Amino acid sequence: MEKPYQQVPILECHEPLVPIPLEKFAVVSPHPYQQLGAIYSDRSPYYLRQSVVSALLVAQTQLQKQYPSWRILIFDAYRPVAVQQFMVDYTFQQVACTTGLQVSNLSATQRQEIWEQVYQLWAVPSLDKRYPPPHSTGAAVDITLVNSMGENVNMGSAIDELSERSHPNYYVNSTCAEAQQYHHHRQILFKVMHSAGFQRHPSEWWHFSLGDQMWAYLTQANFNDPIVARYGRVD
Ligand SMILES: C[C@@H](N)C(=O)N[C@H](C)C(=O)O
Ligand SMILES: [Zn+2]
Repeated sequence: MEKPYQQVPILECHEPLVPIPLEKFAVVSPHPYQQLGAIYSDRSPYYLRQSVVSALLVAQTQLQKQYPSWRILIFDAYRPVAVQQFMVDYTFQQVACTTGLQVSNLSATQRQEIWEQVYQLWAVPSLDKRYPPPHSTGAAVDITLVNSMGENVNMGSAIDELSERSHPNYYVNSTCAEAQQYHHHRQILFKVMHSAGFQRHPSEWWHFSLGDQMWAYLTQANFNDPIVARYGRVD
């Protein structure tokens, strides 16, 4: 089913995909999806559109004004549609497995229920140019933070966790000091990314984008002004 942000028109600007200067950031290595067997062929997950790389550097500079030796940790960036397909299929299997069900024995209703869960987290791997998966545009990035010791800053849930805890405001009303810290950490990440022009996925604390349909939709929602996306699918 089409999501509201997918109705945003795309006016492709043809800005190139460029490598992320990984030496300036922290990086999850090996790459999590390559480790699961995703094939990138002649592509690399460590690419983004040129202005998105620039904005990510601005966000890290902002972060380091407050926390001088913290860095942004890159989990994932550019994702070909074939990899998006691989990940939704992988997640389908995982969900079936954790529910104790065998994929070959699933009823149509069970399949549909599992797909609904998968698509709560993942975008549909559509090849229709009007509905590109966000990461296939080179404008979306999944990130977290590392502290001065190089340790992951605790956000209270793992990236790609299929649960309520992935919601950015999951811990907002918590009275427990530890949970309040998680929310505080998510806010540090959000504020530096937002100050650099990114929008955050409404259901995922780690997913940010700039210039794609979701970004345009969320920006428009804030300013009540029709905005188009400037980045469509990269072929
Ligand atoms: C699941 C997560 N890594 C992600 O990227 N989600 C968005 C919505 C996507 O699939 O584009
Ligand atoms: Zn993402």
